[in-house]
Amino acid sequence: MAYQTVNPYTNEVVKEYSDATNQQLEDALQKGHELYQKFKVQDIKERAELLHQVAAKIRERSDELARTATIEMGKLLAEAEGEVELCAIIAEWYADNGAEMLMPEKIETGANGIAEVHYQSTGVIMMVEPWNFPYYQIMRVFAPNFLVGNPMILKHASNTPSSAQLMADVILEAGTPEGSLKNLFLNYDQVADAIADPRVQGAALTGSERGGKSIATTAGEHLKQTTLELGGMDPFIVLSDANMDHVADIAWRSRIYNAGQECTSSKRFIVMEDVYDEFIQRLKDNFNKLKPGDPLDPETTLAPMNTKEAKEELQEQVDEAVAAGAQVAYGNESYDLEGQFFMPTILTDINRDNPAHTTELFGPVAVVYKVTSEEEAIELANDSPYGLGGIVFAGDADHGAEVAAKIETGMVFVNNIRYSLPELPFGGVKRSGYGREMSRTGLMAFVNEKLIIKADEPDMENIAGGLIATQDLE
Ligand SMILES: O=CCCCC(=O)O
Repeated sequence: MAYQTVNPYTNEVVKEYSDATNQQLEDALQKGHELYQKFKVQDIKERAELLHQVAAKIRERSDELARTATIEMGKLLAEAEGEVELCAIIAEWYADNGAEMLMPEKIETGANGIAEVHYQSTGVIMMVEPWNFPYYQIMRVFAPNFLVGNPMILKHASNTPSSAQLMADVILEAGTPEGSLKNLFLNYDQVADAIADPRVQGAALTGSERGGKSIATTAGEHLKQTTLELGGMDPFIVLSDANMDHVADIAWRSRIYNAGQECTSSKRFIVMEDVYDEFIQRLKDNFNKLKPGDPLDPETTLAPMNTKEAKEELQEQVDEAVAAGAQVAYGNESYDLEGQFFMPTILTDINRDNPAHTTELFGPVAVVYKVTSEEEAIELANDSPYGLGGIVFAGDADHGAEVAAKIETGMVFVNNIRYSLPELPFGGVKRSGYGREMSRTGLMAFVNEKLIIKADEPDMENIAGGLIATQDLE
């Protein structure tokens, strides 16, 4: 069975799930398509009200949701609770603001008549989501698309089936019509079949570059729209005049949150030479205070990684980096613990031909660079195949924002930790993918922006130019 819940703290197999059949997929496609026909003519306010109910149901069942995610993929319980609450906030934000954003918009035009853009649903959307934020990743796509009127089929990661099913159940119990979000334990061939199906109009993926390529290739073949949220090697730039207390407080959090398994983790710290030694020392001190343990225990501050395979892969990457000349400033030792813990590690002296310079390290490993000028910091930040997020710490926030403007990523935070809220667009450039989730942009990802121009009668005199037959017939 491909889909399993294995607790990465105890290594116990908690639950196994049967793979979805092709018939189940067909039923979901048909149900979704029929629901789309209903959504098309339904008042959007009804779905906004249902999204409020989804938020309420998530809060009602928040303890169960949080514990399930922690047991299944290892994140600290407090982090799981935060993720669950963010899901409720996202559902509420679209419920409160989305209907207004989807109202028809008038366009000023010289055309004869009144021109409007109407925002309409397009059909079933295939959603492929990862294990690292097993609920929030669903909600980022579900809330806007449900409001728009696009039913969804979910394929979640093979190691977070319990979380996926629980969120789908909660959404259904909140009163949404069956088929609004159908979770299925699909394989990749079935996902490709779904994308190819004429009832499906788009695919949203958060995940690996490999997954992104595969989804985009299939979608391209069938001319379906996609959004891709892929990896990141986010830079964290520390300028000489930065407040080092703030830097020290944010740096460890930006790397260790979710056991470092976040596309927007700060993975490359780019530090001016005059504050470099202090930066390294304070990062070491903070890493040294982290306590590995049961992620359900509130005293634990370092969570296990999500699987044995993930931990082994990260260890291989660190070994390769060291073999290519990286210095270990801290960590890279084993804990005498059964769970999939990886000791927080600091790597320095990374040359540009070191694999760690261009490969995402998806776990608690910080790569730290020393630079001698702001220009070098910006050049290094941009010397990456990825372009997702970033952080700049500067004495002057306006100057920090000028630096931020020069960084080739989709999001940069100045003098702050990076965070996600429904009103803020989320997404990247380069190999981090394309499209945006959340915000108004996320709401519009899979809508038909339909132009309707109404006139009482044709008025050939008032068309100044354009692609029309102007000749008169005898
Ligand atoms: O791993 C990527 C998920 C995005 C988490 C975030 O919003 O920062």
